[in-house]
This record gives sequence, structure tokens and C-alpha cells, in this order.
Amino acid sequence: MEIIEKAPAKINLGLDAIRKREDGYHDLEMIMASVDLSDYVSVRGISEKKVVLTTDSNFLPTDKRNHAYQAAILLMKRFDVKTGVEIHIQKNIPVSAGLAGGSSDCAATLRALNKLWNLELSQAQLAEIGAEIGSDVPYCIYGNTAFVTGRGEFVEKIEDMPSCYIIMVKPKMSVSTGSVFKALDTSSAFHPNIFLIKQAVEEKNYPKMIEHMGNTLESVTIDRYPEIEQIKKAMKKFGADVSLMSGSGPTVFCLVKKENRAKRIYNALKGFNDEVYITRPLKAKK
Ligand SMILES: C[C@@](CO)(OP(=O)(O)O)[C@H](O)COP(=O)(O)OP(=O)(O)OC[C@H]1O[C@@H](n2ccc(N)nc2=O)[C@H](O)[C@@H]1O
Ligand SMILES: Nc1ncnc2c1ncn2[C@@H]1O[C@H](COP(=O)(O)OP(=O)(O)O)[C@@H](O)[C@H]1O
Repeated sequence: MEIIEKAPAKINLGLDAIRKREDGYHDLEMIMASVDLSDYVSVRGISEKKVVLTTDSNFLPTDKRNHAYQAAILLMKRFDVKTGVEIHIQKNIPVSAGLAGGSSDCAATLRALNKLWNLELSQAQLAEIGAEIGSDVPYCIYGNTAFVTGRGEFVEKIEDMPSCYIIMVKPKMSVSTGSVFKALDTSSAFHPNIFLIKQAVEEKNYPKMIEHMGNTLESVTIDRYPEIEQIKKAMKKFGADVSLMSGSGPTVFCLVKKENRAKRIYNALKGFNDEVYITRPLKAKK
């Protein structure tokens, strides 16, 4: 039996890194939203007790460094599964981009294996297991628009973000999340008001949402890669309502309400960037 799970990318509409904790992680407050750009993870049971991972991407490890591989090994050990699995990742989300591609693949693998191995784990249990692999995995188990706190393990589903077009630019460089957090000084950093972004999303108030969107990590990554600021400015110049870096970067996204303007911005950005995507927010299944 083959099971295929969709693994969507996320953007951070708001990210506040509040303080560094004793364990080295940071306490965060985030508004996250899934977008319609997805990897696809397929799993197929095999009789031999092993994990075999393949992918169509040249940029991914296929061994224990892969988050999907780690998910399979963790479930296998914890629930004493006697058989094995072949995992294939169809990769569409850019890697090390601030879009949580690896975490989403991990979450999709957990969901798929929960079905394949009849483990009957709840979303909360899958999220708890996923937190052992990465901070963004619990959110990726739930997906859609959410208010996320702690290290990333507390996830509260909220209303879908207002309908709009999202244009994303992935600059060439890759950014290590750990190195960005290391360079962050929370005492002097900008702290967006996440409560107001959350309120705006709940009220479906697009103007209020874009007014308050912000990301504490943005200036850290921009200090290292000033071209992120240039992309942000270009997006605004071409007519975007708001532009922001996602997560630890380097992907920059902008939002716009009107389709014709979204297409114009996409085409203008394509003129001087190789990797540009036009997409929309994913809607929660009712
Ligand atoms: C910043 C965010 C925002 O959505 O996204 P990305 O830019 O990675 O997409 C996430 O919090 C990233 O989550 P994830 O990529 O899973 O991080 P992890 O593998 O758990 O951690 C990588 C490193 O980032 C730092 N880290 C991560 C999460 C957190 N709350 N505090 C931290 O200080 C730690 O130094 C850790 O060693
Ligand atoms: N399935 C996967 N997809 C993407 N990256 C993965 C995966 N498994 C492990 N990784 C590793 O995780 C790191 C972060 O990748 P990714 O999740 O794409 O970025 P980000 O956390 O910035 O959104 C990279 O070093 C990558 O090699």
C-alpha cells in the first residue's frame, strides 16, 4: 500500500524572538500560515526492517540527516514496528529557505506512517514526537494559520489568514537557522506585536494585519545579506502591500490583494531573480 501526504511550505506573518532560554533555544511568538507550495511524501511498507529514502532533489541528504528519515526511525523504535518503509520525497520547496520544507516533510512522514502502521496517534501525540526532531515540526503537523509559542511546541489554530496573493523570492544563498539565532541580541532587536497580528487575522482585517507584520530575525539576516533588503524594497516599489522575510530567511515574501497586480510583481521580480514563486494561502478543511 502506498500513502501520499502533502507537505506544504509555511511563511511567518509574524515572528517575535522574546528571550534566549537556558537550554540555548529561544522563546518565540509566531503567526504561521501554510501556502500552496508543497512537497509530496509517499511511503510504502516493506517486509525488511529498514528505512530507504529517495528524492528527486539534488540538495537533500537521503540518510539519517534527513528529517523524514529521522521521523521513520523514531516511530519504528518507539512503537517497536517490525517491518520497514520506503519513503520518496518529491521536493518543490526550496531548501534552507525559511519555509520549513524539512520540517513539513518530517510532519508529513509522521502522518503517513501513523496510517501505514495503524498507530492511531492523535495530532497532539504526533506533534509531541515531531518536536524531538525540530522546533517547526509541531506546527507542520497541524498546518494552516496558527499562533505558535514556546520553542515551537505550542500550537493554537486560528482563522485562516485573509485571502490574497503571495509572491516569494528565494535568493541564492542558504541560511543556517542556528547561526541567525546565535547572532541575535533580543535586548536591542525589534519586537513586532504578535497579539495585534493575531487579532487582525481573527478579524479577517487585512489592512491591520499588514500594518503589524514583522520579524525579529529579519535585521540579523539582512546585516549579513543586504540584498534581502533590496528585494523587500523592490517588492514595495512594484506595488506590494507588505514585504517581509520568512523565518530565519533568506526567502522574502510579499502580499497583495489583486491578481493583476500580483502577476505584475511576479513578472517584474522574475527579471532579476532566478527563484520566484506566486502562490496563495492554503485554506483549512472545514
Ligand atoms: C526560525 C523558524 C521560524 O519558523 O523557522 P525557519 O527559518 O527554520 O524556517 C523556526 O523557529 C526554526 O525551526 P527549526 O528549523 O525546526 O529549528 P531547529 O532545528 O529546532 O533548531 C535549529 C537551531 O535554531 C535555534 N532555535 C530554534 C528554535 C527556537 N525556538 N530557538 C532557537 O534558538 C537553535 O540554535 C537551534 O539549534
Ligand atoms: N526533507 C528535508 N527537506 C529539506 N531539508 C532537509 C530535509 N531533511 C533534512 N534537511 C536539512 O535541514 C536543513 C534545513 O532545511 P529546511 O527545512 O529546508 O530549511 P528551513 O528550516 O530554513 O525552512 C538543511 O540543512 C537540510 O539539509
